[in-house]
Amino acid sequence: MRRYGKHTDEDDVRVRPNRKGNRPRTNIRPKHEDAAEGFVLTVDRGRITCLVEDRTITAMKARELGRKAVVVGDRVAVVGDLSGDKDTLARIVRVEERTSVLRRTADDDDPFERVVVANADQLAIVTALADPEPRPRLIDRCLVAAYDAGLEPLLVLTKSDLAPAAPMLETYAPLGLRYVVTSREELADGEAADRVRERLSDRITAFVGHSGVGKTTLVNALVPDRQRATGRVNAVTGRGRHTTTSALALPLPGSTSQAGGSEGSSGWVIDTPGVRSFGLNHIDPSRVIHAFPDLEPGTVDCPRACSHDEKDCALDEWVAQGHAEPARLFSLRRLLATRERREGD
Ligand SMILES: Nc1nc2c(ncn2[C@@H]2O[C@H](COP(=O)(O)OP(=O)(O)OP(=O)(O)O)[C@@H](O)[C@H]2O)c(=O)[nH]1
Ligand SMILES: [Zn+2]
Repeated sequence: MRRYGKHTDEDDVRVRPNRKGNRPRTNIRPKHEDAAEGFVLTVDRGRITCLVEDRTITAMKARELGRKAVVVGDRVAVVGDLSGDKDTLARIVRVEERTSVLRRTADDDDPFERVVVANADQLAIVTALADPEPRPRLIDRCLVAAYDAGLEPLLVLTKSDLAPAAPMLETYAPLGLRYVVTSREELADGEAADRVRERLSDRITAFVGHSGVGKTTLVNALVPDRQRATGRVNAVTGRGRHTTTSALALPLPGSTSQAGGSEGSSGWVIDTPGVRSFGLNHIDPSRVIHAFPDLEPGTVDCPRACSHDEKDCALDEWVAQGHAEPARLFSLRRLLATRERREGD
């Protein structure tokens, strides 16, 4: 079988355009019952860094896993040398069933969508209110990907010192999205991190956002010892800094202001430098409408198999009657079109 060499850090599972459900199946049967449990922090050219108890270890895929990829967020069974000592290498013998998968889109030289983050339960969509300008099309793509994967979206609007958040919040209000707004000042005094952190506790949150929106600034504020966390990873991978395009899982420091100053991680931030865009090809168009609860009831009067972008679509009337904002219908239609890639995605 052909391998798709460049992307060995990602999932080799082939995704068929939606049959039923979208979870890649695993054929791997439980064995190695005595293996330790690991949590994958990052993957770098086949070297998998995982957390086993409180140790960061390096592992490789066992042969028996075949083409099954191991990705950030995976829960795995690990055997071999689990000391985490320098130059030791453990083996991953099993990937536990994933509760969710985020895929990146296929691209020209790689026709398959691949899993980039497993087991996240929240998708933080980081968008600047200005500089760079918000990109609603991108936000909508992220929303669809989140809903489809079963992740709860969290809209993080940064740079409110440069532009007001109200217009964006108004636009997305019909979706009932959870959101946080941050500014430069609030970043400096810790308010921004506190507010975002509240939404992250006890969850695995994948952070996405295009270049310049302030994602790195925010993640650094959330995980002040990121240096230490990545330092530990680097000590294991032997690289100077985190250079891979793989996502990176960072432990969220436990809240010290609440719950009696509990220590330790109370959630994970998954930074995703490499996720350029989400794969939406596998999404059934009829499921896209679920991301628009303000519009969905209006589709009952649509013709059969309505594309929601045709003359007889009932949604125009629905909007004309004032049940939803025209911007949302526009957005939905744009969304349905986002399954076909366009320049700038
Ligand atoms: N005015 C203002 N600037 C901000 C804010 N947050 C971040 N920035 C600035 O925005 C620029 C981009 O921030 P980054 O954190 O590097 O953005 P990023 O999304 O990680 O972008 P890449 O590193 O390119 O992926 C930096 O100059 C930050 O100082 C904010 O709340 N307000
Ligand atoms: Zn319709």
